[in-house]
Amino acid sequence: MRFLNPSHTPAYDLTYSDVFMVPRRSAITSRLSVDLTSTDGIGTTLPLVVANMTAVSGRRMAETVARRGGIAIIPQDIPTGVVAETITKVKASHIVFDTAVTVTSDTTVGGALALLAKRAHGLVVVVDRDRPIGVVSEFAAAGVDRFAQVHEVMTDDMLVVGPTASPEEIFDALSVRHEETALVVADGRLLGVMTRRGALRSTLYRPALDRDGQLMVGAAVGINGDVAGRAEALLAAGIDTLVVDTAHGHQDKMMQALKAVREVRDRLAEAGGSASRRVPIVAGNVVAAEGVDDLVEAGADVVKVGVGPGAMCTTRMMTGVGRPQFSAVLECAEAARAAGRSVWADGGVRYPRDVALALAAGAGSVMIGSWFAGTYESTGNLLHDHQGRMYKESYGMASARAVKLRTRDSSGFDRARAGLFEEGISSSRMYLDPERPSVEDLIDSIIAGVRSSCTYAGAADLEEFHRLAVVGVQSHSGYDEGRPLHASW
Ligand SMILES: NC(=O)C1=CN([C@@H]2O[C@H](COP(=O)(O)OP(=O)(O)OC[C@H]3O[C@@H](n4cnc5c(N)ncnc54)[C@H](OP(=O)(O)O)[C@@H]3O)[C@@H](O)[C@H]2O)C=CC1
Ligand SMILES: Nc1nc2c(ncn2[C@@H]2O[C@H](COP(=O)(O)O)[C@@H](O)[C@H]2O)c(=O)[nH]1
Repeated sequence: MRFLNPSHTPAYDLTYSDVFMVPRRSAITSRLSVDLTSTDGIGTTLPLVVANMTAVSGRRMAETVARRGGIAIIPQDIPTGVVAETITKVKASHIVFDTAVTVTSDTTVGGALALLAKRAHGLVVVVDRDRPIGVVSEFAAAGVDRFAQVHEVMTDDMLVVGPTASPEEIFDALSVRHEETALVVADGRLLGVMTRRGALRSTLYRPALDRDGQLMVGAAVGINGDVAGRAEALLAAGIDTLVVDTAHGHQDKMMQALKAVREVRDRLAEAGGSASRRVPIVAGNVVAAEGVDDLVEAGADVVKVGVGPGAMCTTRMMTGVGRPQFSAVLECAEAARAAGRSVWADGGVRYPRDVALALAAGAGSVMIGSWFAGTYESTGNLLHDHQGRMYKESYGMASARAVKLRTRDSSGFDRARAGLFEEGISSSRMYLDPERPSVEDLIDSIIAGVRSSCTYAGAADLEEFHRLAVVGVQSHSGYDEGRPLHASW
């Protein structure tokens, strides 16, 4: 990446909003021909990571995002046994078809409707053991008593396809029926569901797969407690990436934790067996080259970059500490590259352009939390405000609420005292965009933007994108000029 006017580049650090990219002559003829495989060595086919935040990243998020090529990180606050169960379920998920929401025929209509919002495909499948016997949609249940049972409202007139049906066949068959979702059935057993849009997506994305051909998923450890023990359990459970995560990653305790984790990873890899893969270790957060150098020295394969840009973050206001994210990513990516490693740009992403700019600055992948909190697939329950708008509750991992959960085994006094050191928001509403309520809708829009950015830069892949990108610095009004107007002025 180079700056458009190096002699005019300001002495101060830059946020994503401070910069823009200039189009260059390009030989790329289609946005579809751009390869978005991440350059971080993790093995994902898209450069997107779901942040290890409890209100964001769980099983549904993990399998949905991996099916499209990214990876989700299960947070450090989730008990190890629960993480292991989550990993087993993600690995058991179909790599192409979405997991169906299922109920039995005696479930109440209210119970079925409550489950509808868990996934984006708009159907609950009624099963007798594994055999689908009908479907219920919100439309079919409209006006029906919530205490009625689903067999009273379900229909068995649904499109059923076999597992070998092509996405195009499924799309066409659904279009003819004016329906959105097909059931995929093999030997009478429900394998999953595919929507019209899912059929399109399965031709645009490649799933992120481990060496056994199963969906990838990562998990995090903090730097306190039995770090090596948790790392060993997570590796044994089959995670594909291990994230060692703390607010201030450039500290001695992090170096000790990282060394301990690396020893466990290497010991298991050498011992063979199910945990024999040398799983990449990600560590952070830092914002300067010295931090990258020390984390790489202590064993990090990827360094996580970002102090204070996150939407749930109060660190900069509480402490004055942090660094504008574009400059942090640029400097850290250069240092990591010099050491043969990579960085994840963590936090502060609000638009597809921010993802593109992080990749242009040299990030291997971009980590997103709060933006994905407002989707069907995030962990929280779907709520409605007094105007009927859908939202999910989210909170920061350094908020008093998160600290209270994380220190659940400590004394009441210690918990209360730890809660005084909050650096995050304890409760926020992340509204679902009615036009894009699913994480897959958001990924579509991010990836459309990033593909297009690459072609404007003349880049066929992300390595080239970083090499070719030309970045300028803009004023507030420069940024403002680029914002669309949804109503006349
Ligand atoms: N990217 C960002 O800007 C930030 C991210 N976070 C996220 O919040 C989550 C919780 O992080 P964290 O607060 O580290 O977890 P913990 O509350 O578990 O703290 C971990 C340990 O680090 C110590 N600690 C906390 N902050 C600092 C600091 N600034 N300097 C030195 N030691 C410190 C704590 O000790 P003691 O409490 O005794 O000081 C504790 O022993 C993580 O997911 C993290 O990524 C948090 C803040 C900033
Ligand atoms: N200072 C804090 N940072 C936090 C907290 N919770 C999470 N985070 C960081 O934000 C990113 C995600 O950023 P987003 O803009 O996409 O939401 C996450 O990965 C953490 O590094 C917090 O409580 N305080």
